[in-house]
Amino acid sequence: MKGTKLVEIKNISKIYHTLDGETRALDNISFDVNKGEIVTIVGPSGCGKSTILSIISGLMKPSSGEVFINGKKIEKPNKTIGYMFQSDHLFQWRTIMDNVLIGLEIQNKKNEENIKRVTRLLDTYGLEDFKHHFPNQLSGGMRQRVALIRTLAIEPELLLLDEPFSALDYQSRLAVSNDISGILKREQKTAIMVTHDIAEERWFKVLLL
Ligand SMILES: Nc1ncnc2c1ncn2[C@@H]1O[C@H](COP(=O)(O)OP(=O)(O)OP(=O)(O)O)[C@@H](O)[C@H]1O
Repeated sequence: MKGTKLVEIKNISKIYHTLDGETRALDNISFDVNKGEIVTIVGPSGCGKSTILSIISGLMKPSSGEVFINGKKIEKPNKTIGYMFQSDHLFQWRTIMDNVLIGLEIQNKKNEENIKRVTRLLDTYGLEDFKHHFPNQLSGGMRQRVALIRTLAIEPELLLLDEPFSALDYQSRLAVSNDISGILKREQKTAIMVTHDIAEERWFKVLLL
């Protein structure tokens, strides 16, 4: 339900220790994300955007602070979180349909009902004629849409998007960012997206690090 808190980021700090010394990547960051909200984290290169996503996803531990999703503390990767990266990471030897089904296959949930749901997503978002094509037969923007549908296929409660448009040229980036925000809103998904491109920010609530 909209207005209900889904994610709570509480006083997160992260210090990386290397042979050259230490880097304070995040310093006491706190924010909440409500269900159905799409939040963008905007900031220059090196300000800690990827670090905060890795911590929210449970892939990395913070030096201090806590992340809660639905009131539950996140300490390791979790099936309720879907991750979409800069590059689409589609498997070139699998068709579009087989690519979007991969998460369900891994989770042993490739059943008739889920296949129907994924087919509906492909049909609704302009990929109905491309289900049996291979990724290299699609444009960069279409491939990003496929990558998003593959992430949605596992029905995550929260989507984390790490600069999902950065591999695209400027024109496609505007079109695809419009596209993706439309899909997320229509499917009533909650998402946190990081970007260094201020142009993408017009679609989302912005949080500057
Ligand atoms: N594994 C690591 N070991 C040491 N320092 C790191 C490590 N990962 C990131 N850092 C440092 O932490 C800071 C934040 O990095 P991070 O990748 O989170 O930033 P970012 O905002 O995502 O950058 P970009 O937009 O360039 O991807 C940077 O100064 C970076 O050099």
